[in-house]
Amino acid sequence: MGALHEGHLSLVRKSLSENDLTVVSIFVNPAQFAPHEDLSSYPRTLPVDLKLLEAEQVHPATDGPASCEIRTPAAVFVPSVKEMYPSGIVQNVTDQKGAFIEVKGYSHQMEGQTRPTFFRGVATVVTKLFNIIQPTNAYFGQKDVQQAFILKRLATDLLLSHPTPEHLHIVPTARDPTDGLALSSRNTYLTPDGRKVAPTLRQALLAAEEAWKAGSTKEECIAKAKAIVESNKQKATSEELAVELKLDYVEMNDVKTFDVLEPQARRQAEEQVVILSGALYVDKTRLIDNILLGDTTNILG
Ligand SMILES: Nc1ncnc2c1ncn2[C@@H]1O[C@H](COP(=O)(O)OP(=O)(O)OP(=O)(O)O)[C@@H](O)[C@H]1O
Ligand SMILES: CC(C)(CO)[C@@H](O)C(=O)[O-]
Ligand code: BAL
Repeated sequence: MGALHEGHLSLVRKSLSENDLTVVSIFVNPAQFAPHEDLSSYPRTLPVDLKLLEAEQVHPATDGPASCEIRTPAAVFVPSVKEMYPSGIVQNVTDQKGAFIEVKGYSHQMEGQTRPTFFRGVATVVTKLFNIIQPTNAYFGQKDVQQAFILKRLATDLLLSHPTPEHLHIVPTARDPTDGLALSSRNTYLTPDGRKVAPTLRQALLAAEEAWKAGSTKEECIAKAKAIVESNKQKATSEELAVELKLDYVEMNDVKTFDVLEPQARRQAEEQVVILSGALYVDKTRLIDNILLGDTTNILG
């Protein structure tokens, strides 16, 4: 959606290193924003984005003469709303007419609780992007982990060939090296005080991960995470930071079904993969993050 940062650029670099031609799409998709969400204020920085993409150069690791080749993005696809929605688009789902894509059973948990129509908008626009570009490979960030798994399921169920589900790749979350905050275009909404406490969600998830690895129940892991949020809230008050922290959710879900783990569930084996994820409001900015617990070797693709 643009307002590019190192997270986006890590996807671009991975694509450049693995493909002859890389197309980057930049489109702020109205259909995935609820009427009360931040469509109008979402950062749009196209001239800077284009400069950042122009500067991306990857030398693919090959043995032959092609090793001299330098790859840069071949094209940036910046469609208008009219091009992507030729029959028009209204944000209120009940007023929409026409073709939309839903990935049923996977769009109401985690992010879907607070954003019930979000994944319908994402699945619809990504299907259109896949139809237009017909990519062999596609790259999405783990920061939006539910989205990435839903898109894999979409590719499976709609028998997509470009990309096939195996060619839809999930790239690790790029973070601020100083405090681990997941990079996000929405970080630009944060005030200086808000930025100081924004890593709260990361810290909370790390505490839950540690407890899970130590054999705690899900209930205990979630309690650990919530305690970090509470303590940071109090710290913010005592340090007189003018910032309000509000946890939207923190949850642990099965990676295959997205079912919420039972309160007494415990780590069974390294092969058991669990999505530990959450969302935190820092003032009005809603930040998300996640950790995949267990062995993800066969999961990310
Ligand atoms: N920190 C990150 N690390 C890796 N990939 C990322 C990161 N942030 C975003 N992406 C990925 O980049 C792609 C484009 O995402 P998008 O334009 O919505 O950016 P964003 O920074 O996540 O924005 P927002 O703050 O609105 O969620 C998605 O596949 C997303 O998962
Ligand atoms: C997948 C996506 C491009 C659909 O607009 C968006 O949700 C994003 O950038 O994560
Ligand atoms: N990367 C997710 C896009 C959104 O929050 O709308």
